[in-house]
Amino acid sequence: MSSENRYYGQLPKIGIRPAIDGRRKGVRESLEETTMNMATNVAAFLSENLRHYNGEPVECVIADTCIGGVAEATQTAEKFAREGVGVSLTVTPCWCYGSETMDMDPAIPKAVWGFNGTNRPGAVYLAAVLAAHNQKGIPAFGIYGEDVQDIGDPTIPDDVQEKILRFTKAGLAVAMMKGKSYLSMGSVSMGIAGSMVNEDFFQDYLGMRNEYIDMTEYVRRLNEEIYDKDEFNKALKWVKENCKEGPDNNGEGAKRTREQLDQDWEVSVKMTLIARDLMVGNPKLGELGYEEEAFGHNAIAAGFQGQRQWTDHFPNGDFMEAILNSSFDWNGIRAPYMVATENDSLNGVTMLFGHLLTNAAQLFADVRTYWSPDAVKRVTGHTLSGKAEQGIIHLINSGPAALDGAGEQTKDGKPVMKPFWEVTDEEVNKSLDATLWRPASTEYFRGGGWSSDFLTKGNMPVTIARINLIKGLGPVLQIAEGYTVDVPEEVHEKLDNRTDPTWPTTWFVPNTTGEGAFRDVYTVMNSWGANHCAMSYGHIGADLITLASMLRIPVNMHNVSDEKLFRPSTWGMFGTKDPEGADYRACQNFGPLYR
Ligand SMILES: C[C@H](O)[C@@H](O)[C@@H](O)C(=O)CO
Ligand SMILES: [Mn+2]
Repeated sequence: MSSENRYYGQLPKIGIRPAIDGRRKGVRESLEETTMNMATNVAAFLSENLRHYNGEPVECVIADTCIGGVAEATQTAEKFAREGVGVSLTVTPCWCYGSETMDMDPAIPKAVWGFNGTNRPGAVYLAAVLAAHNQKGIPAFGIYGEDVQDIGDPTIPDDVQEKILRFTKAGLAVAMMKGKSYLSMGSVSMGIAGSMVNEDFFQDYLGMRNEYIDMTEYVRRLNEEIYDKDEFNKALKWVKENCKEGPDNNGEGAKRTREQLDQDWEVSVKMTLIARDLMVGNPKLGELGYEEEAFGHNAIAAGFQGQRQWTDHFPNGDFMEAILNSSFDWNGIRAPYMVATENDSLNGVTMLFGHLLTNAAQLFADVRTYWSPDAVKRVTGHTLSGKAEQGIIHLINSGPAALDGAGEQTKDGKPVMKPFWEVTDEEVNKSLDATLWRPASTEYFRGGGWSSDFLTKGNMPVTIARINLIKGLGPVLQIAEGYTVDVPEEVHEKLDNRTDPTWPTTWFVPNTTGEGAFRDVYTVMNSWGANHCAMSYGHIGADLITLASMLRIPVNMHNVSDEKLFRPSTWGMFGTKDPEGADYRACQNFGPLYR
């Protein structure tokens, strides 16, 4: 792991609440050990299976005693507050007193695992406490294993494990965002609505702050050399040795001179240091006499406007965005930073969701073109087949696609995008080898720059997602699980050359269902709510849905099967036949988490 200076404050912990039947002289005593064991088992399971974005194992805090009534509930709440608990999980094998033992903090995501046993029945408590949560308007997730277990059985059944992990991962994402910043570097890019940063959304739905800098801050830091010069020299050397230049696609007369190109490299590298320092600070700046700058903006995500006021004059942000979003740089392998291009804050937040749920790098892309089988045939003579047979979607954008997106990391021989601590040096080298850095198209980017160009390997299970803001309704989330696909090289070349071939391409095919927005590939494209999407490795639609429900963001389209939907129990009270409609009603009823 590399040395880095990122510190967002204390990492949120998971609080485990063993609830118990408070009756002494027999009942409570007979259950104490079993109940506390349930808590310690769950804590061990979570710490073994969950890690934070920086690779640290997730810490659990267990209540000092079992919770038999309101006094112990309060002591536990106090302990959790002291310890920085951000997610609450109540576990119990027995009947307990619903409203007397429940966790009442409305801002902390919460779940109850009611052991499916018969002796001292857990499920009646689960039902009773969920009824109290529903009646009091403090949504909680209910976890009830499908198969009866014997009292004292320490195993956590698979179905329970899946739900506990889905809940805690999403809950930790909620807790991790809270109090952090989105740093807007510049303002609105080319009229893109996502870069009109909406403070109410960040504050009310995510519990986040908005920080802003004008892009002139980059000019100041460039001109006054407000960055770590040793690191700059190291970075530039690394770039010279590892970043392969690709062909210049600009016409004669539009090409930048070699001198300009070299200068563009230097500015691009400095911009990368500057953006990172702006986001998370850098103690080195303090040593240079810039104590204020050394702090940074506590930004867990950021966006760079770039186009056009910056890029019409200075090198574009492609290198900066691509490297920050990747799981490595000249300092080694490290957690990616979430940086949205065009300051599309809504895509930045979607990337943040994906990152906090998977700990892996994310791809930011334009959802640029739907290529129907007929159109591909007409243009290339090729008949699309296999997963691509219904057509393909061209995800492509300048810069911000993480180099992890080349698909050069593997697991069991298959391309994947992994959390940084699983990434190897060899995989870093392969990703760098698979990426060409191409002189930016000067038609678009008058100030030059270097664009990353790679082609994502096929057959990766991926999920694309996007938050959109709807006036009168608020945010909505759209999700499409699918696969990256390979197309024959000459077909890719032909299609890529019709747009900007200096940018990274991912050919994406959503899983279609024949219904609604997922009728076919074309309809998915046609239903996309904006020009961008964020792509995560893996089929994480169910995790995103759970997270969205915690934040009260309704999901307007997804292709996750019904049995994987996991939302607070009260969602079912808004209707069970049509979970999508119920989601809208529940989100509207409860309103944003922090308002
Ligand atoms: C160069 C162009 O302006 C692109 O940056 C543009 O097509 C977009 O990416 C729009 O999101
Ligand atoms: Mn774009």
